[in-house]
Amino acid sequence: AQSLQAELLLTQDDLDGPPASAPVLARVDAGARGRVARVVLPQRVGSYWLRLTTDAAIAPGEDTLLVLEGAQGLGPVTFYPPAAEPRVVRESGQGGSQLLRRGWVLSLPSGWPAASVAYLRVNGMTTQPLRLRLASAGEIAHGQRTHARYAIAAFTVLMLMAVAMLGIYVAFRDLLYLSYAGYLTAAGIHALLLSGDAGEIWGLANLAAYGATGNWAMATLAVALQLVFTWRFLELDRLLPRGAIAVKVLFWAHLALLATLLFGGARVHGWYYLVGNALLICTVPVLLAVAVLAWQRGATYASYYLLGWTPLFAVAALAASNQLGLVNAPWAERALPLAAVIESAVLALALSQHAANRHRIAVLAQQTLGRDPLTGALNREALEQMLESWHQLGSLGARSYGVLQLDLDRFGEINERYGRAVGDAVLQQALVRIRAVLRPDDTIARMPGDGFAVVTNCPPEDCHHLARRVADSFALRPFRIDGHEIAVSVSIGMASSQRGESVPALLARTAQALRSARGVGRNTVSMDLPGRESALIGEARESASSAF
Ligand SMILES: Nc1nc2c(ncn2[C@@H]2O[C@H](COP(=O)(O)OP(=O)(O)OP(=O)(O)O)[C@@H](O)[C@H]2O)c(=O)[nH]1
Repeated sequence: AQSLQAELLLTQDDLDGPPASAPVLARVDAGARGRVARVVLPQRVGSYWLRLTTDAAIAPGEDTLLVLEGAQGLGPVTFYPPAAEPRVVRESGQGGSQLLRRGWVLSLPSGWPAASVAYLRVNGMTTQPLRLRLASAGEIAHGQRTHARYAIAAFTVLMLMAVAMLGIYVAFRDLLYLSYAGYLTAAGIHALLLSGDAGEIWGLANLAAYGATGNWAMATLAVALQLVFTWRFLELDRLLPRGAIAVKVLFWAHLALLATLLFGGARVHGWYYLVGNALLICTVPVLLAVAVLAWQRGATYASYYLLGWTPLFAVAALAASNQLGLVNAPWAERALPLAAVIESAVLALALSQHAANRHRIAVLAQQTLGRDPLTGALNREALEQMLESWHQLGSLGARSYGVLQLDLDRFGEINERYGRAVGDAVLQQALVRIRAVLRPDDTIARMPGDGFAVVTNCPPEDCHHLARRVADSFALRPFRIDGHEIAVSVSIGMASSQRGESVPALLARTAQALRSARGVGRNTVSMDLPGRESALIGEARESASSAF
């Protein structure tokens, strides 16, 4: 196997061809296949010359390519193969390899004899070390496939999480979830465009055709949405008003930048990259600072935010330092999608918990809001809401529901005679008695004062039997409370639901029936029959209610 030696030459600028002799600034050995030689280029504007030699001849027809990577910002390189015409090699990203989107693939001439010399001329200025290695076309293609699979897997995970967040948004209609779903989508598309594999995904190939415009637009949009998300998620308006202002200013700056790009297109490319990165460099410390401050001030979810973002910031900083040639961590760039997936997973988990808590609070509020504190039964509002939703579903008219309104007779006297606490106990026991007569799926609610209402699914004739059984369960057996034996009777008005009838109309008919029952006397059941006068069922048992 060949081993490649590269020497960086110190030359004058503006040489037309390879220098005949020049001092060697640096010498690296790519060694055996798969080993990478790093050449750190001196920081100056002009051209660099590299002298390349192999230690073993490349046989005719042998599949060996020289790969140059890492020199972002350099233009095309000129390759001077031994004993052949020089040729200009463009960056492989332009219609070539995706893996090497910042590199060049030079096919070495067949029959390059050992120790014969090739030259490379690299123009421009770069802060990054140039990486050289020998590889076969098969190895390069394999690397590309692995890279594409990795990038598409990361993209798929981000999109699935975005869909989940969108689902939570639809349930709660909170900008918090929508901004995160948007961020995940924009960040996922940006990462895929950056990896050069967007063409693999249906619908994204068009965006990839916009080149840098599409890519930068997605990056700027992702940062803007992340700012909205941070502002809501860390409760900045409440906990950190000044931080909230800073985040909002940065959001509008990103939006303005995005608008410039969308209207300016390629005309603004010259400065967009610089301004975009400068804005990003301002944004990252602000986000970190507000997260730490919000965490100190007790923002519920700030720890998740820090947990998710810290590894991503660390890997991003490493990747940037690698690009600047400050550290040798080529893996940092490859680890970026993984760190982004971890960040998204941590925050998606936090948001799911946020949504679940919110749901629990809403259910709890509903439960306590809709209940009468004394008896624990539904209150009047909850009952009306329930009937209203049945009405809207059409089930109130489709099936026959009986609504009973009950009023304890002379309850005021019980309060006066035994005290309000005993009155309360009577109300609690009254509920138990009513419930004992009903079926499990009948609904019972406490009405204001000393009243109850029952909704039961039964035909009218069965309903009045039920009403009578309820009245009898009071009249035939006194209540025993604190050693007192208290006779209590009820008056009941009832009506059956009619097709198309509104809830207030149904309740008004029941109330009217109750009034006629009370008008007749105590311990009476009165039924409202549509189109007829209220019918009285059963006889008044005045004596039962007054026999204390
Ligand atoms: N102990 C107790 N009393 C209550 C409560 N809510 C209302 N009351 C009392 O219930 C009584 C309701 O009286 P009314 O329904 O107007 O009349 P009544 O005394 O039952 O007489 P009739 O219904 O005409 O037979 C009032 O004395 C209220 O003070 C409560 O939560 N606990």
